[in-house]
Amino acid sequence: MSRGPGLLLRATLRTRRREFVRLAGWSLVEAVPALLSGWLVARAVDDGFLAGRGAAGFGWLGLLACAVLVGAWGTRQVTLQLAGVVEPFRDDLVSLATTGTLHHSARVGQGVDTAGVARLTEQVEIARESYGAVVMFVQNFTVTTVSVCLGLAALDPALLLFVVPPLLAGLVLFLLALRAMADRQRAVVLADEAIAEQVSTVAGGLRDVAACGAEEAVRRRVGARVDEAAGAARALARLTALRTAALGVGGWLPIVLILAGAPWLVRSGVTAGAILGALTYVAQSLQPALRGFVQGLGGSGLWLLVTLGRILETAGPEALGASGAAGVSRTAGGSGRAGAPERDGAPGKGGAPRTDDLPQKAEAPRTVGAPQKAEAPRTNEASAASVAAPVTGTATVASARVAAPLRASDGQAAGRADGTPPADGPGKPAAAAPPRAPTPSDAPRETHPRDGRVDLRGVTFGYAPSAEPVVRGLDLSLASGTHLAVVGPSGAGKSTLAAIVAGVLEPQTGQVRLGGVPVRSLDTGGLTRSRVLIPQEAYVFVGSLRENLAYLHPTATRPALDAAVHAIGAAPLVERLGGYDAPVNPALLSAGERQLIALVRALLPPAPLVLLDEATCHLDPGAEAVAERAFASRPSTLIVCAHRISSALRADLVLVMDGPRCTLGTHERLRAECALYRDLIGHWDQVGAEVRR
Ligand SMILES: Nc1ncnc2c1ncn2[C@@H]1O[C@H](COP(=O)(O)OP(=O)(O)OP(=O)(O)O)[C@@H](O)[C@H]1O
Repeated sequence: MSRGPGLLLRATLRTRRREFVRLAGWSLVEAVPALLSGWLVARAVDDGFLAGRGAAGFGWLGLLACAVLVGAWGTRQVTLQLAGVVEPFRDDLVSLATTGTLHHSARVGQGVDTAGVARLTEQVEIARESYGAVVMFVQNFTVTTVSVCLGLAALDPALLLFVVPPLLAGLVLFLLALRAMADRQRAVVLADEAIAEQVSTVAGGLRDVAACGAEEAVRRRVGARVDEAAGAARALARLTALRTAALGVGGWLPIVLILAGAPWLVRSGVTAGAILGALTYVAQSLQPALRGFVQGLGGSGLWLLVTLGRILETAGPEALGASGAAGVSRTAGGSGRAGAPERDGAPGKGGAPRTDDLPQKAEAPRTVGAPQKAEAPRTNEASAASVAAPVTGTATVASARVAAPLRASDGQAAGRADGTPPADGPGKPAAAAPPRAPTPSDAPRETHPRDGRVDLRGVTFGYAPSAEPVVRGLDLSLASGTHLAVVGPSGAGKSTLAAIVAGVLEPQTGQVRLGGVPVRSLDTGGLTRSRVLIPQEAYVFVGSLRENLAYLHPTATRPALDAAVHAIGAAPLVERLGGYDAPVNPALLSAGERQLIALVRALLPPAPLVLLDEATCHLDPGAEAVAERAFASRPSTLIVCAHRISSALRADLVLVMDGPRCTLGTHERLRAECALYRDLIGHWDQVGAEVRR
């Protein structure tokens, strides 16, 4: 637990001293029954009922009733005074949260994260309620304990021996457990936040989940978060046993001790009324106050600490340093959140990825701020290497290694070959944005594939355990920069394979590596920076054309946009729509136009792997060739689920899928040796001829 919440609370106590003194004053009134109850009961017993003077006994009890009425009035006043303490605290927190967010937005030069502010203000409300409860419980326990001790001393100081030691022991036990409980509570809060993030991401992308058949993968991912939350809650629950033990020692043990020690007390001259009074003090005042203290501090107190910690973390150091409105924040600024992780553009939740970092669509890699690694230099030897695997018409496993085709004439590739960044354009690494600090949930994950190399080892995938696998035992190695066409009859598994390689679907057995990194080990940010998957269905949203085109690369410059638009062949469309600032209505666009927009969008970020899953099917062959060449001219690995022979002809390698059987080779080799491939070519030729007619 950071020091921030403690400092903030201490600063609050200092700045609101007058309100606290007033509250303490009314607490004394509220504590009148606690102070007098045992003593009045002792008088009623000793001087009244046991002395044979029933009326006097009732008289003492009447006084006790009056004391209770006075206490009730005190409680009313305490509640009113509490608002004077809690509401300014809430205002300070709101100022702190909004100021921090505004300063952060101003510093990173992005719009204000209103969702982040809303999340913070929700946490402020939790902190406010918890704070009020903690103040109530603590002041009530303090005043009650002092009152009970005074009352016991008034009855007989010996009685203190039976009450104070177990009370202190219970308190020590509880305070020792409190720190561990705070850590567990924090884990519960973080786990809840992670579930909320995941669920909101999934809810926003349900269409894509269904389209990609990723239900099982999503179920597993969300299920893992739920399991984490359940584990954290169980760990917290185990510790609450200590809380109960503390209550038993501090609240019940004194009663047992007084009863057990009654003979000794009587021998020492303590009256029966005093013993009964002591029991009244403990049972009626001390025990409820201790229960409130233990349960309040162990519940609301933990929420307060954890929520304050989260507010301070997410509001950022700017909030502590700059919130002029927050009187407390200036004092608490010394806590310095300098080491707290900063998140891109908005205050997020520590340890959990921001929802808006996650891909909203299957094709959507967010590349903001993604530091891209320069590709390894390519050599002529590499380019001279050829397909190593023999074509095996019946083999269920295809395995081949191809070298990266050399694109020496390509300015971008040449730029990368010597390690320098290429010129501005589609292949340019993302403009340097502040790197995201590692978060706990990121820690064990690798986020930087070295390049666009793709390795599949023994990959088997079926949509259900009992279903026939769509892909079975597939081995495939593609050197970075390879252009692969995947062909096969409808339903052969091309889209499924693309989703597996993209890390959307998890194979039942085997592993997929991208740039040397298991694709499933990549966190969402790493995954979206590493590959672009464009499905057949192109998403275009209502907004400006620029917003649509730069959706995956919002910092793209105008020259980069122009270059991508020209490379894809979308310039006439941009002109027809009225330029980058023109509004776009998806309903008024043809399927081909929507695909052009999606293709430009995918070309802008410099992902090392691009998967086009029939993403050009609505373009005519000429436009498709232009678009595919735009991707092929980048150093990225390109995998195209082809639906035309021309696509396969342009590729370095072709993978023929025939159910779970796959065959890999060059176009020439497959035409010579693979009957299915020849059938496909024949089918494509026939379709092409019909279209031409
Ligand atoms: N979400 C899903 N749930 C269950 N089965 C699915 C799902 N998606 C695809 N399949 C099945 O998996 C097999 C492979 O489908 P896939 O879409 O990968 O083939 P494809 O080669 O891309 O087909 P097409 O060329 O028609 O797009 C098919 O039998 C299909 O019915």
